[in-house]
Amino acid sequence: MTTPPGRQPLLDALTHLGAHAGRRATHVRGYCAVGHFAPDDEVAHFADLAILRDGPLPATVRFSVGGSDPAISEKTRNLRGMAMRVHGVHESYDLVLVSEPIFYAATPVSYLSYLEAHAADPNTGVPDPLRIAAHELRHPDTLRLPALLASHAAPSSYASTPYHSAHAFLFSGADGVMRPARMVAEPEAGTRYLSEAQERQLPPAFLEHEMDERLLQGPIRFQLYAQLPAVGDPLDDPSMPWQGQERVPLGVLLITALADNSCDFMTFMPTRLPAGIDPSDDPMLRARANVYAAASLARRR
Ligand code: HEM
Repeated sequence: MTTPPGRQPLLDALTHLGAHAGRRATHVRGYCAVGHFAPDDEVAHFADLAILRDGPLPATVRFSVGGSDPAISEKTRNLRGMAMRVHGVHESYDLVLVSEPIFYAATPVSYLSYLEAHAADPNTGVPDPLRIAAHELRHPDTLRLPALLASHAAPSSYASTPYHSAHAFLFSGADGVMRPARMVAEPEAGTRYLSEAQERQLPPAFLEHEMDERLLQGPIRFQLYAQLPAVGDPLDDPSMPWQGQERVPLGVLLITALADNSCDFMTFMPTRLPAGIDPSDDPMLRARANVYAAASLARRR
C-alpha cells in the first residue's frame, strides 16, 4: 500500500501553483458575508444535534473562487467555494463546500500527483503535458471533476449554484444509529450559469457587485440538506458522485449582508463539527484537515 503524503507535501504542492504570502494557498479570491442559519423543525428526527436546538444561529460565510491567483477572473470555469461557520451557544460548526458534487481526487496520493503534474515546469514556465498524461494514466479518478467543470460555464452568481461537501459525515440519531450523509446547500434562486454572451462581455470581477445588488431585494437563501447514499455509494471517496436521491432538510441559511474582509483571517475547518456529527473514514478528509491547520499557521507567519 502507498503511504499517504503528510500535510507538508500537499501544502507545498498547492503553494507551488502560485500562492501569495499571507494569503490562502487556494480559494484566494473571495468575499465575506453574514447571515444566520435557521434549523428545520424536523431535524431532530434525523440527527440529535444540540447545536441546532437553540433556534436561528448567527453564521459567518466566505464565498470564493478556487485557485491561488487573487486576481483570477470570476468567469473561470473552476470551483466556487462557500465556507460557513454556524456559531452555536456552546460550539460551532464549519461547512466548507464547493460548487460541484465531487472533488479532484479519491486519495491524498492521487491529489498530490495531480497538483505536482499541474505545476509549472521550471524550464518552460508551463505544466509539462507528458507529466500530466503520465499522471492521468495512474490516477484516472482526477479526470472526473475537470470534465464536469468544463461541461458548463461558471455560475452567474454565488447565489445561483449549489454547494456540496463531497465528503460523507456521520450523523448520530436520537436512536443511537449513525447515518452517513453528504451535505448539500441548494440555492433558492436556482442553478444558473453564465450565458455565452455573459462569458464574453462581463468584466473579470462582477460577483461582489452582483451579490450587493441581489441583497437589496432581501436575504439570499440556501436550503441545507443531508444527502443519503444509495446502496453502493462510496463513503470514503469524494471524487465519486453519489446516486442517492434522498435528502433530509436540515435548515435554511440566510445571507443578509456582505461583510468586507472580516473573515479573511478565519480558518474554516472541515472537521470543526458539533456533537452529533463525526468525520467519516475518508482519507481525503483527514489529510485536508491537517493541511488547513498548517496552511492557516503559514499564512499568519
Ligand atoms: C486533501 C484535499 C484538500 C486540500 C489539501 C485542500 C487545501 C486547501 C487549503 C490549503 C485551503 C486554504 C485554507 C486556509 O488558508 O484557510 C483550502 C481552502 C478551501 N478548500 Fe480545500 N483542500 C482540499 C480539499 C477540499 C475539498 C474536498 C473541498 C470541498 C468539498 C475544499 C474546499 C475548499 C474551500 C471552499 C476553501 C476556501 C475556504 C475559505 O473560504 O476560507 N477543499 N483548501
